[in-house]
Amino acid sequence: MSGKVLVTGSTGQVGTELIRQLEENFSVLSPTRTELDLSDANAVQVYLSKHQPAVIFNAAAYTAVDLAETESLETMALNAHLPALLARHSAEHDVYLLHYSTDYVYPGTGTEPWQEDSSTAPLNVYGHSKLQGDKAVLKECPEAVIFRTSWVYSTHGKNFLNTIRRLAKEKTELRIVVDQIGAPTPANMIAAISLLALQRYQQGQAIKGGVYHLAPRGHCSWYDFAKAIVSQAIKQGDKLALLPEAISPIPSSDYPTPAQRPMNSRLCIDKLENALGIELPDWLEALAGSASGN
Ligand SMILES: NC(=O)C1=CN([C@@H]2O[C@H](COP(=O)(O)OP(=O)(O)OC[C@H]3O[C@@H](n4cnc5c(N)ncnc54)[C@H](OP(=O)(O)O)[C@@H]3O)[C@@H](O)[C@H]2O)C=CC1
Ligand SMILES: Cc1cn([C@H]2C[C@H](O)[C@@H](COP(=O)(O)OP(=O)(O)O[C@H]3O[C@@H](C)C(=O)[C@@H](O)[C@H]3O)O2)c(=O)[nH]c1=O
Ligand SMILES: [Mg+2]
Repeated sequence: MSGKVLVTGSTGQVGTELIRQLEENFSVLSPTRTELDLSDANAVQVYLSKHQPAVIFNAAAYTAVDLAETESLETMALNAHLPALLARHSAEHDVYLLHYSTDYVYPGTGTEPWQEDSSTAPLNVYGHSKLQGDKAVLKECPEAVIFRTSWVYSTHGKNFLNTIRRLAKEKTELRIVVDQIGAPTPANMIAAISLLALQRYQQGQAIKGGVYHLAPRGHCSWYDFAKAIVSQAIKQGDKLALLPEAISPIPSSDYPTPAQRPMNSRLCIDKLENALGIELPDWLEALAGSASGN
């Protein structure tokens, strides 16, 4: 492809993996925060006019869920206004736009997996801002693809996997919520699926614009995920202060946080698997694979 690919959020979990996987075959634009403040709409417009990307992967976001409760202006700028601006530009300039969203747009009721057309009802500011972003993207640019994912982790960056690995070296006991369920998704899997979608687009076989859930098969609680992370660290020979048996399951009510989290974050992934003709791995298989550096 002759055109350039813009990756926003280039230092983030998904951005880092996108760049790693794109670099070999594409000319990638990956501005950092000091090069381009994405909360500055004017600066973003100028950047787009100057560099004219043919593809945009919008992996930038305000992802500090608890801080978002009090930093709503910055949260809205990144999660709602930026996607709207990128989508408007993409529609006007025939740019292929891939955007990322979250399980936190759903209300978390029940235990059944959410469908892409299930009713949304975010419980916190982060979720509200992301939903507003999704709606703006689809309104401004119906051909855009939104991957709605959950519980993203990577060996790089701030995430639950790295937090638990660190705590397991420092603490002899951990208390982890057991009543919030979902599927932990490796950032490298999100990047690989994004590249596949781009490839299909280039082949004239683009998947239809709209929302697609993107997560591994199956589900677990944060407590199950923490146990799996610790077991894996032990297998890899890490020296830990914590034994897997010293992780206790607790209800969310025993772990108060500024932002409320949804209890049920299960995402049905059939739409994406059918559209791309793929089968995604189970969450535990994905964890094993991502640790070996795939
Ligand atoms: N993390 C998760 O668990 C989940 C994430 N998602 C979604 O997936 C996408 C990717 O998330 P993830 O990779 O985890 O995000 P990260 O928090 O790892 O990365 C966010 C990126 O956005 C950049 N950024 C934030 N504000 C600005 C700004 N004002 N100017 C320039 N850059 C800025 C950050 O830069 P800097 O490094 O300088 O701060 C960083 O590169 C997002 O849309 C997110 O909502 C969906 C479900 C779960
Ligand atoms: C560190 C820790 C966390 N927890 C709980 C808090 C929370 O309910 C859960 C996960 O903690 P986190 O801080 O990683 O949660 P959080 O930052 O809310 O994770 C979310 O981030 C955003 C960006 C998303 O889009 C979501 O998909 C989701 O990944 O574990 C414990 O119960 N005990 C602990 O010791
Ligand atoms: Mg977090």
